[in-house]
Amino acid sequence: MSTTKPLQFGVAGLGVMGVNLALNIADHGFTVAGWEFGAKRLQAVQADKQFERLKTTGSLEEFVGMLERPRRILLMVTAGAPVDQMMDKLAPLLSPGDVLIDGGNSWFQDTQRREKAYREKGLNFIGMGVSGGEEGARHGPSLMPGGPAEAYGHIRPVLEAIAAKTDQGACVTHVGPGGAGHFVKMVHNGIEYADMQLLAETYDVLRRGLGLSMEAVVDTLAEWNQGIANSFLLETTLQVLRKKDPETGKPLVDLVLDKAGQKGTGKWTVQVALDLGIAVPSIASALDARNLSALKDERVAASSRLPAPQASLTDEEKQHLAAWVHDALYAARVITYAQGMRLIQAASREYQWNVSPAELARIWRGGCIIRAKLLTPLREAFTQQPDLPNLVSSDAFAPVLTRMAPAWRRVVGTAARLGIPVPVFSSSLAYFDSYRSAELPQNLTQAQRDAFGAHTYQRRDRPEAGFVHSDWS
Ligand SMILES: NC(=O)C1=CN([C@@H]2O[C@H](COP(=O)(O)OP(=O)(O)OC[C@H]3O[C@@H](n4cnc5c(N)ncnc54)[C@H](OP(=O)(O)O)[C@@H]3O)[C@@H](O)[C@H]2O)C=CC1
Ligand SMILES: O=C(CO)[C@H](O)[C@H](O)COP(=O)(O)O
Repeated sequence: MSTTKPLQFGVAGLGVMGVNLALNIADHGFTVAGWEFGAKRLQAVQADKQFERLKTTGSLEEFVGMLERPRRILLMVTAGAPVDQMMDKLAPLLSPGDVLIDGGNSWFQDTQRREKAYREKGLNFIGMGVSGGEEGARHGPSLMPGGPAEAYGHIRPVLEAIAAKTDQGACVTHVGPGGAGHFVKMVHNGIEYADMQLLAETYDVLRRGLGLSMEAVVDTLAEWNQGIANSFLLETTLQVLRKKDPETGKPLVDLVLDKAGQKGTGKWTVQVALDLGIAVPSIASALDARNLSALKDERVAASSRLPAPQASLTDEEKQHLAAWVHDALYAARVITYAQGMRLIQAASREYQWNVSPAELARIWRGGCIIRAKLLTPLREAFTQQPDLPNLVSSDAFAPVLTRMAPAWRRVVGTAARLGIPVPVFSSSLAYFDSYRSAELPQNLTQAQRDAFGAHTYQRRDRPEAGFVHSDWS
């Protein structure tokens, strides 16, 4: 590679994601400059033959100077303060029209602020969600860029080249202006939390509830993965469950401490949903499941004081529980996507982003962590009706949810009887039942509010009277 000819693309931050995206970009015929902050990491990259196609440096001035104009730079550093620090260091080195892309999991309101600050300097800033983990970054991620449309035009050929491909095209689209891309990635992660928790509940009910061996659980899930429940996370679950610990020969998952960590995108999803008044109980329950899992010592202490119920499976349950769990998994997964899409639609209205849910279903179909077979009917539903209020009552999903609901109810009921927590199966079912109920007991809630706080209420029999107050004493 010539060192004098300007390079076509820069990647700043050569951690797990950055270095793999840089290689992916180079694989597609673009010349790539890499910058890395940490001396140890930079040395490791420079010493490794697989990275010799990248022109790497620890000097930001040299890095920026290597790039053709308008410069295209992907920032792939830890979200939060490091992004601001890097933007401050880069701004004086950049020229009007250059495009900086933040590919980390940044908070969307930070992205809005950063985009405005760069715009005022004549610079372009794109906030881009990246999904697919290390493997996706290397061989084809799903990309969710948001920001100025013109700036997207400059980076589009590179993003389309490196993104995963399906029969519906490259898994990248201009999601919308401002923080739209990072908002969508955040909700993607919220859905990811819920789907991961559903798979954990599936595993628990099959293994602890039904008493299946690990081999039988694997066989059952492998069969499901051939059908409508197929998803990347189910494949990953199978990969995890099949792994044996080389030291003990036991399933490695059994040796993993039952405390799940988190980096914040699931929490943000729930926080922003509360702000926008959108119910996302499946995502919130998954977040709470991780929070409760962290209380390991308390749970161990409580387990001896609070015994599990003395219950065993009926013959009918023994015979059918696995099939019921399959339906519950599919139905509850539909509910989590329905909640996520509704949240994105609400934010899109609030911030005037004009996000297309059908396009999101298309770009999530390949490369990303939440890719799943159900995204195909989901895309069709939103193509037919872009402003569909809720997938739950769509032509694509209402019949299947209705058909699966009896099995789903049996799973929740059986798990409750056995004392096995299934927070996402059950909160998704409650969401489904609330949404499909013409009548809810919130007449009582509203009457209570009026009784103690004179908050008024509307009469069903006299809607024209508007809000009225009664003396409830
Ligand atoms: N891992 C994954 O599966 C995914 C991660 N993401 C997001 O991508 C981003 C990067 O993640 P990942 O590659 O996994 O993380 P890594 O921890 O592997 O890499 C982080 C990079 O950021 C650099 N960095 C940290 N602080 C600073 C700073 N103050 N100034 C300059 N550089 C800094 C690190 O440099 P140093 O060498 O000094 O450590 C390193 O190069 C995060 O926002 C993450 O949430 C998005 C999708 C998937
Ligand atoms: O963005 C990602 C996948 O899409 C990252 O892997 C993220 O770290 C996952 O979230 P958490 O660490 O909170 O489980």
